[in-house]
This record gives sequence, C-alpha cells and structure tokens, in this order.
Amino acid sequence: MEEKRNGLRVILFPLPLQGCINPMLQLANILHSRGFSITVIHTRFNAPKASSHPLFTFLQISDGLSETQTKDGPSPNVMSLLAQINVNAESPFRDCLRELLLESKESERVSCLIDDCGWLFTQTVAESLNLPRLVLCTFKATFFNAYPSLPLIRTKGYLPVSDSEAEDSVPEFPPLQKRDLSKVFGEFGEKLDPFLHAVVETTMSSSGLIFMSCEELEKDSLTIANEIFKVPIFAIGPFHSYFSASSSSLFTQDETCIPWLGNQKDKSVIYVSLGSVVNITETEFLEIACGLSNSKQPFLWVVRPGSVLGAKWTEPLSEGLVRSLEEKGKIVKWAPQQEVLAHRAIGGFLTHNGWNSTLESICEGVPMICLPGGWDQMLNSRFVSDIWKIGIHLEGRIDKKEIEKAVRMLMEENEGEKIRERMKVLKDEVEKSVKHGGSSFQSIETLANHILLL
Ligand SMILES: Cc1cn([C@H]2C[C@H](O)[C@@H](COP(=O)(O)OP(=O)(O)O[C@H]3O[C@H](CO)[C@@H](O)[C@H](O)[C@H]3O)O2)c(=O)[nH]c1=O
Ligand SMILES: C[C@@H](CO)CCNc1ncnc2nc[nH]c12
Repeated sequence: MEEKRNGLRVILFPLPLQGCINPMLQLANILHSRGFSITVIHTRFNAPKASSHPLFTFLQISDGLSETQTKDGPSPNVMSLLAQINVNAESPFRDCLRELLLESKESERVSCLIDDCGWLFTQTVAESLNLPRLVLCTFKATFFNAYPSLPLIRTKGYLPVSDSEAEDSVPEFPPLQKRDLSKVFGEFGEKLDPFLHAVVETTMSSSGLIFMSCEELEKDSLTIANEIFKVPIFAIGPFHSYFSASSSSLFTQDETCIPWLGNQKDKSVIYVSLGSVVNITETEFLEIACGLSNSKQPFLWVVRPGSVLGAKWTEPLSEGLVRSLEEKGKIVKWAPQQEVLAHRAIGGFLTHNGWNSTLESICEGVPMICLPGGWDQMLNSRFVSDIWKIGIHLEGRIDKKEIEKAVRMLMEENEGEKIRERMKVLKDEVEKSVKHGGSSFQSIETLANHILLL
C-alpha cells in the first residue's frame, strides 16, 4: 500500500562505506513511510543498488577515484579514502544539488538535505543554495561528543602508554582506557585535527543532528551532544529495528548460512565478523582460525575477500586446518548478518564492534566477544564489556588460546550466563524504545515534524 505523500522531498547523501550506507538507506525508508519522497545522491564508489530500492530516486556523481583504487586488493584505508573523496566529490555534488533544486516542482518542494557527519563540504554547499541541512551521525553519541576534544587528548602526553597506566581510564573520555588511544588515532595523528574541526563546525551550523541510538543506551551523551553542538538532537533508535539493512548490502549475501544454522542446536553457534573495513594480518587470521577450531564450538565466520592482508581470500589456511574447520564451522564471504544474529542457533558474536554490528547484536540479544580494529570501535567495545557488561573484551590479544578461552567462557561457562542475563535486560529496554510510545519512536515523530517546518 502506498502511504500518504506529504508533498515534500528529502535529499540524502550517504558516505560511501557499508557502515554508513545502511543507516542512510534505512533512514530513507523511515522518512518515506512518513510521507516524504526520497532522492539519494551517491558516489560511483560503493554505489548502492538502485534496483533494491524502487521507491527512491538515485543520482550518481563522480568521485574522481580510479577503478584500480577501488577494485579488488585490500580494502582501502578508510581515513585516506574519506579525505580524498571529500575533495573530489565537492564540485560534482554542488552541480548535482543545484540542478535538483532548479528542477524541483511547486508540488514537491525539496525540504532539506540529510548527509553523513563525515562529509565536510555539504553544509557550505547547502547554505549557498539556501537549503537546510541535517546531519546523520552513525557513531555512538559518546564518540561524536569527543570530536572537539580529540586533538587535545592526543597532545596530553598519554602516548606512549606504560604498562602500569594501560588500564587507567582516560579522564577526558571515559570509559576509554589509555591503552585504547593509539588505535583511536591510528597513524593519522595531527592530520586528523582539521577534519575533526570541520565536522564540529559544520554540525554546529546545521539544522539538526540525527543519531542511530536511543536514551536507553546513552541518555547523558545525548543531552551532552545537544550542549556541545547546540542543534536539535534526534535519537531515533537502532534503524534496523524499523527496516532491515540487507537491501542496502553492497555484496551478495551467502544465503546458505540460514539452512546451515538450521542444523545447529539452539544458542550453540558463534558468529564471527569484523565488518566491512577492518583488515587483519595473515598471522592474526591463522590465530583466529586455530582458536575457533580448538574451541570445539560451531561457528559461522565471515571472511571478506581482501580482508586478510596479502591474501585474496582464505588461501593462507592449510588443507589440514580447512578440514578441521569444516567439521564444526562454515566460512562465507558475506552473510545476511541481521538474519544470522536473529537466528535461534546463534549464541555469541565475535565482533569488531562497528556501531551497526553492536546495535544489531544488542537488538537480537546476542552477547559479544570484542575485537575492535580502531576509531569508534574502541569506545563501543568498552561500553559492551565495561559498562553494559554484555561481552568479553579480547584486549587486542589475537591469540588462539585467548580466543578459545573467550569463546568457551561466553558460550558455556557460568560467567557467560551472567553476561547473557544482562544482555536480555538491555535488549528488552531498547526494544521498548522503538515501539509505539517509546522514546525513539517519539523522536521519529519529532524529526518528521521538524523537517515539515524547515
Ligand atoms: C561483514 C558483514 C557486514 N554486514 C553489515 C552489518 C552492518 O550493518 C554493516 C557493517 O557496519 P558496522 O558493523 O558498523 O561496521 P563497519 O563496516 O566497520 O562500519 C564503519 O562505520 C561504522 C558506522 O559509522 C563505524 O562504527 C565503524 O567503526 C566503521 O568501520 O554491514 C552484513 O550484513 N554482512 C556481513 O557479512
Ligand atoms: C580506523 C578504522 C578502523 O578500522 C575505522 C575508521 N572508520 C571511520 N573513520 C572515519 N569516519 C568514519 N565513518 C564511518 N566509519 C569511519
């Protein structure tokens, strides 16, 4: 059934990463169901599949990246990719948006632009065309709130961290620990500062900030976000509770996962995935393989082609190891993650704690083993292990013994039972938030009204 249209069109512009495309297209669905028409502007790189979203209009712009930069090989380094694309896409984006506004009809006014907080030029472009802009942040609000102070934290002299201080919490940024800091900043150091500064400035000039989060997860951080950025905040909940992310998948999902899970016992399988950008070394890959194999627990493991440095896919595994892995587990290139996490056979998630994966796990009540790769993942994993206590942190030890121990502890032992109980409580709270009358559900209403009045 076609919902009632409200005569307004919203223009969306996702950052071309799987972890950002999914939320933006889910937001498109949410707004469409509230009567808004949707146009999605996107780069050629990581272009979403228009055919999976027949209700929306898609417009591709050039991003200046060459085929060789974006095809095959290891996934490009996210930070440098974002820096480059932020330069290359500006003028094609401006032309595209100007054209759209010229063409727009009286009967369907363009009401606003909503784009990712990671775009640096969109606020200026929107302002020059007199179009209000809203920002979508796909990080936990606690992490985004730290943007203004990250440069300061970097120069505080916490790095390098001595063993005795490793577990101290960072006073300016709890519950982050000092040992997390080097991986938050990666190799970029001060080169990040202008980027962070621009994101903060452009967000403060925007007409509002949308979080995929909710009061049940971070009420205080949402209040603080409002104080820092001084714009209206809309925490509309984990987006996938309203619309599945699977239609915006850039890769083909291996559907054999589901019948395979069907043959496994309830809560017996550990799902292993490090998301769409984290890469690991061959040594780390083999340690994970042996750890899983030695745990004797069934597992479903996503090994994204190109994610093991120096390898095309799983060829570093010896024949013997492949045979022992196949006894208990299944390796795929890309999984229907939301469906997998919702399956009765899944009992745990070994994750890099990207914000999407973390939320999807919470919503399905699946306890986690945390193996963050960097950036916001360092913070998300601290919340999972230290604050919500719904997971076990590997503390970066990609070691077969540690992995085997963590899997056993989570899936079998007493400690795991307590974690599962807390997970269930949090799941129920978040579930209430997205239902009729819940705080997230109400925020969608407020957001829709806000856009109507822009
Ligand atoms: C590997 C794999 C992933 N997925 C889906 C699940 C998630 O919705 C999405 C991945 O998003 P995330 O879990 O946030 O992870 P990732 O791709 O690393 O996301 C980036 O963007 C996130 C949001 O900004 C950040 O929190 C991460 O740190 C950043 O690296 O892709 C699948 O559906 N199937 C898969 O096999
Ligand atoms: C440091 C790496 C670790 O694998 C993640 C960086 N990820 C990201 N970095 C910057 N902006 C982003 N927007 C979404 N994800 C983002």
